[in-house]
Amino acid sequence: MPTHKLAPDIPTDVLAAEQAHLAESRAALKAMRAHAQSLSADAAGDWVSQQILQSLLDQRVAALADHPDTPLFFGRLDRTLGDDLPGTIYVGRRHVHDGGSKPLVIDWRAPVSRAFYQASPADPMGIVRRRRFGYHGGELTAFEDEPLGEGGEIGPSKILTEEIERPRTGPMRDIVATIQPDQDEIVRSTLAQTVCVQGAPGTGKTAVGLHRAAYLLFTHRERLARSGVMIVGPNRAFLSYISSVLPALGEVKVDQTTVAGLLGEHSAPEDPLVAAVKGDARMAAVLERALWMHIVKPSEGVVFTKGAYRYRVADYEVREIVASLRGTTRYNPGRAALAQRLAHMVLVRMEQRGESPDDRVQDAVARSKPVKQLVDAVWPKLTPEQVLFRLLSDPEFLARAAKSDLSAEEQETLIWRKPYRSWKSAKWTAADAALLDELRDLMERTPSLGHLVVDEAQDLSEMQLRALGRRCRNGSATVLGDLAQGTTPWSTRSWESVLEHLGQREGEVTELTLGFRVPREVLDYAARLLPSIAPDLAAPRSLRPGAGSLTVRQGLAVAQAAEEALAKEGSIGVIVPDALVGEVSAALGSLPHAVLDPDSAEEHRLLIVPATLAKGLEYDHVIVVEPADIVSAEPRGLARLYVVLTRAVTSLTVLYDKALPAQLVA
Ligand SMILES: Nc1ncnc2c1ncn2[C@@H]1O[C@H](COP(=O)(O)OP(=O)(O)OP(=O)(O)O)[C@@H](O)[C@H]1O
Repeated sequence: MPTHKLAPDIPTDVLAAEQAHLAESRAALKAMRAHAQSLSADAAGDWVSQQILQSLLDQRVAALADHPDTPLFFGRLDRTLGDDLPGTIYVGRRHVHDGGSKPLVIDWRAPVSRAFYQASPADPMGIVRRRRFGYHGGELTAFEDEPLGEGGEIGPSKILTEEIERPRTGPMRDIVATIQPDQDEIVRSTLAQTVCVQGAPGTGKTAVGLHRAAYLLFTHRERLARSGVMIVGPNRAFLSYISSVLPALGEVKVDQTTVAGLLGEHSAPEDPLVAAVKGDARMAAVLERALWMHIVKPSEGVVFTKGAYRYRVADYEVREIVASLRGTTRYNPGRAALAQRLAHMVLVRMEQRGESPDDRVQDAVARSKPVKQLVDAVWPKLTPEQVLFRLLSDPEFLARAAKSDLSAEEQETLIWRKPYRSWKSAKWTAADAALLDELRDLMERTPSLGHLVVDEAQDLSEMQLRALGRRCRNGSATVLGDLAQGTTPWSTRSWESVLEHLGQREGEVTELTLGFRVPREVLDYAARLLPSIAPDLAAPRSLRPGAGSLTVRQGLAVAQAAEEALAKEGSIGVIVPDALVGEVSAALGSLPHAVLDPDSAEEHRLLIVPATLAKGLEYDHVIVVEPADIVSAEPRGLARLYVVLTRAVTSLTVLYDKALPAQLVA
């Protein structure tokens, strides 16, 4: 571990005063925690309330934990505003106050902390001086001042640059100390606002999405505790990589999942051409028709017998009820309503005969055999799987449901080549999962969350977007992605279209343009692919100069490249065509390594990463093996290569045997 030196120009008495404030804040946090621990849930009346209160208290205690390796505050603002707050405030990961409620540290998400991220000499926001702190472990070791009240320019921050340049190890970490002004704008946009962020690799989209979730939870705690916030990422490896960011920010109650986790883990293989038709939003109308086509025109009435009396609802009356319900309700509530309406008619007949039946009688009639039989015949009980099974196995049914929405050729594409025996034995694909979800929603309303963060959204099909849109239809979304990194058969070419299918047309599209991950030389190299994969996007810019960060070598000397990387600091990802994982693992021989496994907690400095799992991840040193095979493995192989080439924080080594793609040989 390199020793951390104090910059020579730091006045030690000022530093000592700041260290004392840190010590005082730590002691105050400890006291807050001890107080929370001393509270008892016994006061709550009943057992259930006690359990709820205890769980809240436990959460509070956990949130007040001091992490000795993370600074309690990372910034200080000297203010001229004459409000209730002290003239000097410290900005950190959570509020800390002394016994008398004087704030010692203010949460980075509080409105007053905004100036830490946004104030500039041009707009000082009432701040005369911004101080950034440097840390080593949990110890405060340096600071840097930016005078804001004097106009003029302020130079680049050394502490900020060092933080950004720090080698990566382990999972993703939070960026609260160094959020940039354009990122902060996105993080702090209002809950009602759906935001869609286009950004080149490493511009901080994922980081911004996670911080926005934390910000919204802080600002709308009660509301979002009820409705919920969810993060949707591309795969489990990615989720495991980002999993500690929100807990580090004190937010432990956010679900983090994949589209498959949300819609169903169906993964039968499928021809991309079929998947592309299934992913098209036109399928929504086809599914809707397919479902409602199951309703049969009533040809008989119903007779309910009670004692010596028979009560009759005529066939034309049943037809009227069905017609009035169709189109005004979802399928399952419609079924229930039909039974109730029939029962109500029977009730009216009973009353006409001088009886006085109550609601319980209506319920009993609705559940009676003749009514149930009629409902089952006219408005049959269905599962989404039954409907989709019929649609994909019966060409005539599909043609009627598709009308002119799908061409004859598209319909032929959809029909299973080898039909399954029944809906129970059918093997569903990832594309089917979105269709089943659409049907489920046509049957029963999907509950909406308060906010949804969707990462790598460029990869989602229109039908998947509709499925996610349902889950934030009464809320809002943060949509993150890069049009150049689209690798699925249905990857989008426009964010407006994504927002439309998500049902968030009012969403605002914005762009992040400055890269924090990939060194300039590497980014320029990868950007040679851009004219072929996303010609409308401007070439990305990088904050990191990284001269000498790129090596392109003929021959697949993976072990040698890995040994070179092991001699340096930081994590190493050997990104390989999926088919070469075994071969490369053998080539690494006795070098300790592992193949990326999202379910394993084991940490390895040297990881083999299948190319299709690399999305969203990053490593200090990346070794890419045989780009030609990465490209030829899939229809959007060039975009996959772009993703793979942009995972490096410090160095990229490209090893090839087969000719490199022409675009790279500039
Ligand atoms: N303001 C910042 N300060 C420090 N580090 C940052 C900042 N913004 C982003 N980073 C770091 O840059 C790296 C890339 O960020 P992130 O993964 O969020 O980018 P991305 O745009 O989602 O990339 P990709 O498109 O490749 O998935 C991460 O290590 C992140 O912590």
